[in-house]
Amino acid sequence: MSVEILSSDSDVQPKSFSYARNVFFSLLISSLILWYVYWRITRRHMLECAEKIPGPKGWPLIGNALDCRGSAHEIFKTMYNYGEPYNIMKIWVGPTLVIFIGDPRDAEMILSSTVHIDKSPEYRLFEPWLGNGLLISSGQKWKAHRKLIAPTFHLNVLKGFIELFNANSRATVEKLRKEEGKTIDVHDNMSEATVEILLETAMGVSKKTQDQSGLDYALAVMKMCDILHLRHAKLWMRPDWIFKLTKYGTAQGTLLNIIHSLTRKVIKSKMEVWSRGIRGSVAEVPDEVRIKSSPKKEGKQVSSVVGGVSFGQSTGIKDDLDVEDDVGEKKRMAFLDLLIESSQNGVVITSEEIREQVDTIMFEGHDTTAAGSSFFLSLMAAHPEIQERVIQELDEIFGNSDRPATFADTLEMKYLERCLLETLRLYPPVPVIARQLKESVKLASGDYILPAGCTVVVATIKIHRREDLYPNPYQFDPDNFLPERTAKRHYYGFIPFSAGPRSCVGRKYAMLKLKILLSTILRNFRVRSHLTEKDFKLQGDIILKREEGFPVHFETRKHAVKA
Ligand code: HEM
Repeated sequence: MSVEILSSDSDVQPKSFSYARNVFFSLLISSLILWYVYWRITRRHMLECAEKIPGPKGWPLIGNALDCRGSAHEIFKTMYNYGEPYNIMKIWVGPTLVIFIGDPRDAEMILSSTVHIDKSPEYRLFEPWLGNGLLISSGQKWKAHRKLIAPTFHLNVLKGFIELFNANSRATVEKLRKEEGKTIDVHDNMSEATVEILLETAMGVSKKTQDQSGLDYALAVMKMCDILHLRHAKLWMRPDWIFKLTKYGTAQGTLLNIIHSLTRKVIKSKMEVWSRGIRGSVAEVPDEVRIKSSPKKEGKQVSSVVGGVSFGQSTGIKDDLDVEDDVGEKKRMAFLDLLIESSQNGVVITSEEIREQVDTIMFEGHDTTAAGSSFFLSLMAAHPEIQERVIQELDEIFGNSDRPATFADTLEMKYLERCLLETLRLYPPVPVIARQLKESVKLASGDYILPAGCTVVVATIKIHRREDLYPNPYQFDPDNFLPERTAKRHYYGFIPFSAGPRSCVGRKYAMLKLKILLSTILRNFRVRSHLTEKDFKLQGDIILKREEGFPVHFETRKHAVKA
């Protein structure tokens, strides 16, 4: 009996279930069609503008979302190859129109504007990590914090960091010496060094007060970038509620704990010394790196506004870092000192905002320079004849002396500087910059309109490889940065640090630190690798990297400088 009842129930249930399912799917499909029709009608202008712009064919609703398949290197290669024949290219990522521009005249229109200043919605994914820090904030908040933070990276503040740049560069040399002869991924060493330098300079705390190494933090950041890149590439991972259900959502929670615990410790430690009346960095400066001439005297020899290209800016462009010192050396404070002082003076910045800015500077300040220095060293290894010229220049500046590098020395490193700029041209650590357009823009390069509401991507890596700007654009040629060549180029033909009101605030810091770090390494070693540039497999997981890492080995040139 019971069997009969059960069997008659199971006959009825599937029928009603399949009816309900059919109704559900019919409703879903009709709603999607209605939504699609509504979307096309309300986006008519956007669709008309997009129609004129070349780009790979996509599917209805999902657009080109399926093209972002495979490894980070494969995704980078697909996008790079799509864009190769065009100066402008569009793709659809679901309902979002993304337009890549690769002409310096168009880049100027976007980057120099004070209107097209808002970051694209893709930056939203950084929020759990960086909050509303300088990199992603907009409007009044961004303006006020930019005004506060930019002067803390003025050259007169940076000159005060030179001894610590030297001390940390020597510590890196000592670590590399232990690895001599072995093939290592030098990106790990550069990440550790750049994190520790940031802690001791901009943050003003000793790296020794941290119970985790700079490398643990840097590795957590690298994994975080992988997750963010995955969410950018895979459309279905964008909604937070889906993402949180995946293993990546759980991993992000663990990584954020590691990352935020370092920043919280940094702020706590800085507040403690601040309350004891101590200002400036508490990091130890060993006697060997003390610079005899006073920074004041050096400041007098060289203007505080040192010509654009030496500090990563195209000749002819200026930003809020290129100001003469209007407040006097004494009053300029390093980054975290100034934020704490401002918070204690009242309303300018809250504790949460300090945390967001510290997270932003810790990320932007280390990962970019770790990539830049790793590419530089790999390129030196791939071009031994160029490396010899850099070494010759360093020998002319320093002779046999183990003395630390001074600010004036960094201005003498003309050839090393050209190699560094050429590295940032061919392998810009931030390969693209994205903005959301609130108003439509008619481009300078051709009869194209970027419609309001689209995401515009300034493809720095594409601009840097244009034949009309750089003859033999794929060849590593430091002479691309000879003064006579840079003077002839479009201002926006070299923008590794972006340009305009939202340019990189760490541009001068990065150039000065990299010159001291890289010159210290090449005063001690020759760098070698079995790989050539053709073997580089690029991937753009937020910051440009190589899929295979940065394998090199070091050969000692002379005995160690005392660390
Ligand atoms: C080789 C090294 C570096 C490169 C290539 C680089 C590149 C860039 C680029 C292209 C931007 C604009 C990003 C965008 O609009 O999406 C940017 C912004 C920024 N960078 Fe850098 N950067 C470097 C080093 C640094 C350093 C050392 C710091 C801090 C110590 C720093 C702090 C920042 C900040 C805070 C922003 C946001 C500025 C704003 O929106 O107002 N960067 N950087």
